Amino acid sequence: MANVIDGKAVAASVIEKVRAASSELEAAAGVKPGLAVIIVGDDPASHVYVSSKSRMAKECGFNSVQHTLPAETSQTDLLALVEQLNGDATVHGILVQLPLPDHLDADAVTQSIKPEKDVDGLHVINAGKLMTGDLKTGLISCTPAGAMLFVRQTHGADLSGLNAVVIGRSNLFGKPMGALLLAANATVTICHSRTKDLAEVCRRADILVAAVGRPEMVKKDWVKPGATIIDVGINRIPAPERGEGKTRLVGDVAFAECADVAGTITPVPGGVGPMTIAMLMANTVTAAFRANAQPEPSF
Ligand SMILES: Nc1nc(=O)c2c([nH]1)NC[C@@H]1CN(c3ccc(C(=O)N[C@@H](CCC(=O)O)C(=O)O)cc3)C=[N+]21
Repeated sequence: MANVIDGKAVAASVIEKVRAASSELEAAAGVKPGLAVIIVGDDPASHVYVSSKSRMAKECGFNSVQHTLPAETSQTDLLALVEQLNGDATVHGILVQLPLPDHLDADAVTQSIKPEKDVDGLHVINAGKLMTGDLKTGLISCTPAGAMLFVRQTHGADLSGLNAVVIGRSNLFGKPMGALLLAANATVTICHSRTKDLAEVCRRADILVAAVGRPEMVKKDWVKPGATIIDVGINRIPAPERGEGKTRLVGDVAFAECADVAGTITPVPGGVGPMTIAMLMANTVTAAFRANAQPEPSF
């Protein structure tokens, strides 16, 4: 049976560091880190995520502001709000919850956030810094940053000689994850829907990262014995065994069978999810330190 990573516990230790850094900044510069979260429309899942982000921000001692906008908000009004927050010195981090309603241009909104406040790490400046190997002065997308922390805990900072396979090539996760693994000297393969013999490619992985959004797609015979598996999928599926109309969360990995083969594995829930929120707080405190020219903490 694989070692199962306790994402909640690792996230709690990151949050503890963030909280300490936040009060240190307040003592040194009289400034509280400020996080502004924008949510448009009334998707219930998005509201759950956003309220847990706001709650965590308060726990970290941040100034947390939530902007809840109606589904019919115009692009112009949304851009105007981002512009206002860009210019607000009490706000160090801006997050626009995705997905946005269809009539809005999510990419234009993301690119309008000042790179220094882009705590999602999605601005081309931040993505470009990561791609070119500058891991110090930009902000790194929270989910890959969190996943990388698990990888580092298991394998150390230098992944020389290890094969890493990432399934999924999104800008939000797959591409930045690949860049982080490469920066740590892993030999990286990024797979996607057009990849031939996916199972066979996965079987070569010492580190297998799944981020495709297909419930329990990765099976036992895709896994190299002893491999580290990071499951980034969050899929809600029907769970009639729990009662009529009930659902449960599963990852992109068939957990029980893969845990028999892997060396280390992250669960869903309780793995990458809590770390994503912790790294968002870490990015916000980092942005606040930089804005106040203070030597920043490391996570
Ligand atoms: N601009 C933007 N940035 C994001 O980072 C972003 C976003 N938009 N839109 C939606 C996705 C999704 N996401 C999650 C964060 C935490 C959990 C999480 O903590 N999950 C818990 C379970 C929660 C539950 O029970 O539903 C867990 O895995 O243990 C899940 C999903 C961030 N996202």
